[in-house]
Amino acid sequence: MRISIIGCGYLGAVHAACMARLGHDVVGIDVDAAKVAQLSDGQAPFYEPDLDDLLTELENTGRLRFTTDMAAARGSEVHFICVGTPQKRGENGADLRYVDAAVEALAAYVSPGDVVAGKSTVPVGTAARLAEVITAAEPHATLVWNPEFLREGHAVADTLGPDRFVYGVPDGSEEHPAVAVLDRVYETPLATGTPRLVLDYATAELVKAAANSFLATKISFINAMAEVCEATGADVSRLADALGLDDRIGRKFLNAGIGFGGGCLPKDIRAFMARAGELGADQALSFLREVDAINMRRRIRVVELTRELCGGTLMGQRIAVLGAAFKPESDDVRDSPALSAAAQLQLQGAIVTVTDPQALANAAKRFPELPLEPDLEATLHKADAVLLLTEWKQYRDMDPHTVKALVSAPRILDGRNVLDPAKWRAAGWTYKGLGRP
Ligand SMILES: NC(=O)c1ccc[n+]([C@@H]2O[C@H](COP(=O)([O-])OP(=O)(O)OC[C@H]3O[C@@H](n4cnc5c(N)ncnc54)[C@H](O)[C@@H]3O)[C@@H](O)[C@H]2O)c1
Ligand SMILES: O=c1ccn([C@@H]2O[C@H](COP(=O)(O)OP(=O)(O)O[C@H]3O[C@H](CO)[C@@H](O)[C@H](O)[C@H]3O)[C@@H](O)[C@H]2O)c(=O)[nH]1
Repeated sequence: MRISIIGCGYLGAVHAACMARLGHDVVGIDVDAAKVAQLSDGQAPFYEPDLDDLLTELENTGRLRFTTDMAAARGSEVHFICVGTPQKRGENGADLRYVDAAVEALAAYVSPGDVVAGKSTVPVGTAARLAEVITAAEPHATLVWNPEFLREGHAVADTLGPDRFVYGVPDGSEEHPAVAVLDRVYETPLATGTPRLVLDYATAELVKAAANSFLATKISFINAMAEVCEATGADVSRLADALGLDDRIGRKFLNAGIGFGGGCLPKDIRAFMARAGELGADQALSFLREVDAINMRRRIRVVELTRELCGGTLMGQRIAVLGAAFKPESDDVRDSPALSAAAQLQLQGAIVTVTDPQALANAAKRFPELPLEPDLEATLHKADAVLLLTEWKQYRDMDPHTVKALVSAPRILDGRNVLDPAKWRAAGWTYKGLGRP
């Protein structure tokens, strides 16, 4: 099938490559000429495991190209909207200007029978509004909402083999002709038995908002337990292990630490609260305010614990921060807990050095005043305290004896609770976790 992808960022570039991998003829369209040039050269414009290999594999197939010209969408049967929906500046709500602009621009090139499939995360009610724009331009085209659930760091595998497909169609009916069109797009993963749910627009949009809210709530729940553990001397990691053995609860997404960040969970729960307010249902989501507050408190806690670790003051203390990305296996620093803690430590007088295997270029753009160091050993050199804030494998695998020889004082704050406290203490370290004795 001929497919266009509008917006080639973390979601769209992966979706474009994966659709070509499934055998479709794909054009990716983005307003960012630099990104289009890189993708056209077969290079991923960001770090995502397996994406570079996939782009290389597809380079000579002729099934994947990129352009800044929206007219290239003409002739595609399906058009995926993958542009950003960031948080509005100074407000909780989502900024829909990119989605609106993309749909407006695309509408001129839509033909009878085409399907425009929204993948961006949008407030409930957006699809119904955008459907009017599409049908005004082409009455025989259909807008569907097909939310995306991929995780960064696993984006290729998640796109090729998702847990489920959600199709939001105008009448919510399996018989809607757009359902068969999307089924052809996803024929290969559907053939493996991937569940596919056909829903109305509002329910489909809400699945995405509810899923991210649930994930955020699960993380803040265990981080709230970490606060109680800190007050009682209990161990939140062992608590999570025990809780997770109950099938109804499950161990996944129960890792306490510095909290959630990234380009999705924080802004999505805020946009959901804002939308509920507009709909007069704000009380229903007031718990998300608490979820957000618990999450932000974790970053402050890291600063407090570092001060304690350094004997009561941060002034002039050399702090090695391991991790800048919001999670491992990504170069994404949007709302990164590691970087916000590092910036706060610097503001309070510490001499901070941040390292990360992939995210330093993005970190430099967001926090130009933070000293960044690509080399792990150089970062650790003469440190008064080490903070593990993003759990990259190379940091989890560090040998406490080797690291001890590099630092000035053997003090470590394990912001993701991934190290073995007994092993580090046995090597002579003062170890602190979050919610762990
Ligand atoms: N990143 C993820 O893991 C992920 C997962 C699921 C859903 N989402 C949702 O997908 C959407 C995109 O997220 P992202 O992380 O890829 O953002 P991103 O900022 O990485 O990418 C957005 C891209 O859209 C482009 N763009 C903006 N306006 C455009 C226009 N008018 N025409 C063409 N291109 C345009 C930008 O240049 C950019 O390359 C958001 O709604 C996000 O919430 C993201
Ligand atoms: O037990 C956990 C699990 C995650 N995190 C943190 O939570 C954040 C988000 O992690 P994750 O959800 O794995 O990454 P994302 O790539 O942001 O993916 C989320 O956001 C995407 C965009 O909406 C959705 O598509 C995904 O389903 C959803 O998991 C990161 O900062 C993690 O460090 C924790 O602190 N504890």
